[in-house]
Amino acid sequence: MTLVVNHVKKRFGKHMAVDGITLTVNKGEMFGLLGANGAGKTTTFRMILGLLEPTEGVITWENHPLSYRRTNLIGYLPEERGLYPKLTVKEQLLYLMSLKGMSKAAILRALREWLDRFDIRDYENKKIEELSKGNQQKIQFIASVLHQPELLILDEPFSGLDPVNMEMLKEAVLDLHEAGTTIVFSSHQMGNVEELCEDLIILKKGKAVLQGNLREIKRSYGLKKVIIHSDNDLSYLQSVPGVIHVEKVKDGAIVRMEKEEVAEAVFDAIANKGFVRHFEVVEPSLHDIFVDKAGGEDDA
Ligand SMILES: Nc1ncnc2c1ncn2[C@@H]1O[C@H](COP(=O)(O)OP(=O)(O)OP(=O)(O)O)[C@@H](O)[C@H]1O
Repeated sequence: MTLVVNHVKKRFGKHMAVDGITLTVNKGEMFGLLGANGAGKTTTFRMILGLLEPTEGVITWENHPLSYRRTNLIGYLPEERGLYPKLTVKEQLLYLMSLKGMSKAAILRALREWLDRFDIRDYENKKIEELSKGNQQKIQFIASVLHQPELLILDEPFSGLDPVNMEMLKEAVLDLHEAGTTIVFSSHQMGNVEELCEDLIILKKGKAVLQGNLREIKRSYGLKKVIIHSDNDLSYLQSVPGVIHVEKVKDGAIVRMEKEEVAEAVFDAIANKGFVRHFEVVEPSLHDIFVDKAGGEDDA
């Protein structure tokens, strides 16, 4: 069972929101769809779900198009949260899950398990509007997974959560992954993406600027960094050939280089210029890669 997005475009008037992306997500995979604000992530999700028709290209799940008729296979946590404020948690979930074909008894059993897991058992009969934003988000998450979908689409699932709730949700996502759910998610928090996803795509203005296996991307990415801890002013390292940028930080500097070999020249340059407590060549973080590939003032 594979999700295939094949040369897909979406045009709104003159604006090409998604401009020819191709990706494959295999069964059981955890896939990250990344990009700056307005890059086309939500539009892509809506096309995958069959809520929007692609202008060009084809999207399939197990070789069939996804549509509302097959919606019980899909769980969706939308970016614009869509719960009815006046309904209680129980009423809301009974309504949404009955649309997916679940019996009342099965819904209540699964709902209580999830509420227990998220430490909000007492909220079953509270109105959505009475819940804090974070707890509303937990309910929205439950609404996307209660029916045990094969394909789970999570649009910014971690936004607005405190660290404890974020960990709770992350663990739930990891458990669903272990149970074999295919998960596609977007996040602006690169740390979460690094922890969770295996493959990813970075969109910029609707186009893929980077895609593939996260570990391979990090290993092969040209951008390397040296972290130096020293009390000396290290700004002179900017003049070493191959150095892109020297960022002054609390304990010293972070030097970004074109390639790993430049580290030797950086090391030579600081030798005999005073005491250095720490010198370490590190792989770029996903944050560094994202800023390098998806950054730029015209992305907003
Ligand atoms: N229904 C619509 N009509 C017209 N333009 C739209 C519509 N939906 C999205 N767009 C435009 O398409 C582009 C992509 O939007 P989209 O919501 O997919 O971005 P995103 O990557 O999800 O952004 P964010 O991180 O801010 O949620 C934006 O320029 C947006 O203004």
